[in-house]
Amino acid sequence: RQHDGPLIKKAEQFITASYRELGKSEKEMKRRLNEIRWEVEQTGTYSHTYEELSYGAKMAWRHSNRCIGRLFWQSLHVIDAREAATVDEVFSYLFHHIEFATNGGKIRPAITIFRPNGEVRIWNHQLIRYAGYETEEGMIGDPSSLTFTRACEQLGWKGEKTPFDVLPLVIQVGGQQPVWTPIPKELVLEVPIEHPEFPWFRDLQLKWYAVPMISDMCLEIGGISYMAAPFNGWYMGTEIGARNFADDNRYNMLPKVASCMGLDTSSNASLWKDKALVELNIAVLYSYKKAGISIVDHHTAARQFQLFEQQENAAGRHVTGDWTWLIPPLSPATTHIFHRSYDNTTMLPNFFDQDRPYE
Ligand code: HEM
Ligand SMILES: N=C(Nc1cccc(CNC[C@@H]2CCCN2)c1)c1cccs1
Repeated sequence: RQHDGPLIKKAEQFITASYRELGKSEKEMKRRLNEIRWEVEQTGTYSHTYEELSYGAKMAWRHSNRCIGRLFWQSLHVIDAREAATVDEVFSYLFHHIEFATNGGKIRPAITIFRPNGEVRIWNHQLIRYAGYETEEGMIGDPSSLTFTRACEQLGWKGEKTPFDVLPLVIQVGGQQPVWTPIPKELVLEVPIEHPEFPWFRDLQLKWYAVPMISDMCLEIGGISYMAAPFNGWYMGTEIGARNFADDNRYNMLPKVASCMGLDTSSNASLWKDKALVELNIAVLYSYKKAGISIVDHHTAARQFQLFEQQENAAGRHVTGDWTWLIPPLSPATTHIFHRSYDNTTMLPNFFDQDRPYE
């Protein structure tokens, strides 16, 4: 498929950059370029070698301007799932990804890459996420899952209406009708949230899933669009403690935490929201560590990102970033990121938002 700019130009750009970084000879690069030109002439597209696919995925992570976790870009595990042609084979690769990435809590950053150009689509935003429901008694679960939960119910899925119903996997193969399947419970590792000093914290009955696995972005490498390429890392604590549990249009826990702490929630100036926020984030980091599940605090993550900046400069590469996403939502000015600016230019290969197949 040709889109925004001839395919061959994007292929040449990618092969030239990646083969140089991989230390391949000019001879080998030219031979490969001719091979691709021929394939594009004959078929209108071309296929990546596993090495091109693997290194392209790592470059895409390195170019993800909104990602604070890029120091480890070279250690990404790349799983080639382009042979998967049926619904069962795709589900099997997705269950394998969940198992491989979770690794009993010692999370391994990984990406599973299915065949390109929309032959496989994944409807989920993340492979594991909680359902959201609008009921007469109000919201149950994760409000950000409202529309996808409705789509799942239309396909025949029924949730138990708890605040933490794990949604089913929903995929489309070969442009066929969407198919869903529940995720086997033994594959879903979750963390009960408790606090090192406040025993009442567990009575809030909060939990969260161990592994964030983004499954709705498009990976573009050398002009080829891999629209189903789920990838995971580990969480930064603030994602859960300062957004998923704290946002008033998510689980909206700050008022409850503050009242359990006995804070004066009648005046902003008591900074009750800030005190509750810090304790919520302490609880998240404490609980993941206690459960032996990989997680990083925002101070350590910022330091690692600074090492990434230094490493890239040492390699003679220009660092790009999106300041508005790179600063953590808790205590941003305590990190170096807040105090400098970033060039938000889009480099290729990269990950892109794409239209939802439902909605
Ligand atoms: C290894 C641990 C990792 C950590 C701690 C981490 C951390 C983060 C955080 C905190 C965000 C912002 C998310 C938000 O505010 O909603 C983010 C964004 C992002 N990360 Fe990472 N990341 C990691 C690994 C990865 C990996 C393995 C990939 C891909 C191969 C990746 C690609 C991205 C992309 C594409 C975004 C932007 C998402 C968007 O635009 O919606 N990250 N990362
Ligand atoms: N730690 C992670 N967090 C992350 C990364 C990319 C995207 C997201 C989800 N971002 C969307 C949410 C919902 C609105 C604002 N944030 C989370 C990772 C997920 C997958 C690899 S790392």
